[in-house]
Amino acid sequence: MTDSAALYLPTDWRDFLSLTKPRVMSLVIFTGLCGLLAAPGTIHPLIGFVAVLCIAMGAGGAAALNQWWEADIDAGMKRTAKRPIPAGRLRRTDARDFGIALSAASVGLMGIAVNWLAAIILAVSIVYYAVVYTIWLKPRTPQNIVIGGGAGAFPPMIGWVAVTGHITLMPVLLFAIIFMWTPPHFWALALFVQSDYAKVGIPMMPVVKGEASTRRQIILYAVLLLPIAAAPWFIGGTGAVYGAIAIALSLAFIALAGPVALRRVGPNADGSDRMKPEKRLFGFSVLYLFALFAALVADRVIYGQGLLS
Ligand code: HEM
Ligand SMILES: CC(C)=CCC/C(C)=C/CC/C(C)=C/COP(=O)(O)OP(=O)(O)O
Repeated sequence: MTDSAALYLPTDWRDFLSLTKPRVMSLVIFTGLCGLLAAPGTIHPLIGFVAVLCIAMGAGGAAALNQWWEADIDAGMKRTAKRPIPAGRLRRTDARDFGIALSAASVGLMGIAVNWLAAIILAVSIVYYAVVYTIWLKPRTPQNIVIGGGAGAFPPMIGWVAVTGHITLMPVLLFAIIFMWTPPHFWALALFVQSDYAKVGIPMMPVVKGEASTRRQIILYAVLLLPIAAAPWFIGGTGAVYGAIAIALSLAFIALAGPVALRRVGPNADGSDRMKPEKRLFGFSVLYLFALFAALVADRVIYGQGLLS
């Protein structure tokens, strides 16, 4: 792929926006916002807004760096081939510079306007996603998303620390929830796009260990997620409203993961959608996290702790 200016300019701002993976990052930003709203203590609304903006900028910058690094891989997969770099709408170096600038600005602004612990955790999560996951783990091991998934688990902790200035058990539990949620979220999707990953040589779990093993691991993580999702209530960090919603959502998650785990998918003789249970589980995984973190904030509102000053 050439980097000729004549081929790429003028650049559309929408291509830069799409570099930030806005749809995926909407949930990252939402969990960060909920961490901030659920934390005990108060924060000025403007500072709170800046903190969430920094999480959005950092996540977007890291996503741009991910696409800068993976341009060739993205070009080889149907799902990603139309992204701005592989489609030839954006120079690779521009994506890199945009990613670095956005990431650096997010950390600097967080440190100056909010606090430096939140800025450090934000910096760690950017490096974790853009370097540890994207460059190091993803092309090497089928455990890539189990370990690398940690990157996406930081935002609620960042939101929380933006308010409190220190790490306690609650933000660690919020981290653990997303950490445990990521494998079933991603492997459900990987089961129906695995041919794409196999084509470009990315060792995702279904490609390396096979479908049966991936399905077993999906249910394992889904079951483990239940006590972890309910833990904030067990330790007295939330009220029963959150506890009840967390348990109900987690049971529904297990109920949808069960059929995925038990399936032995064969030829699609009846013409039905072969991967319907997997697609349903993936869709519900997104809803699950939105609802769980919304419940955390609702619980705070009901029991009257925290929230903006
Ligand atoms: C290493 C961990 C993860 C991997 C490999 C992963 C992978 C993916 C992939 C490949 C998609 C398909 C859609 C797309 O590419 O736009 C997707 C969708 C999505 N992911 Fe993840 N994900 C991970 C973690 C997370 C985290 C931590 C969050 C948020 C907290 C998240 C939120 C979402 C959302 C909201 C969608 C749906 C986007 C849409 O509707 O188009 N993911 N994920
Ligand atoms: C604050 C901060 C830095 C947050 C980072 C949040 C984070 C790590 C989210 C991960 C979500 C994501 C886009 C995974 C895609 O995996 P992939 O890149 O392997 O997917 P692809 O195949 O679509 O490129």
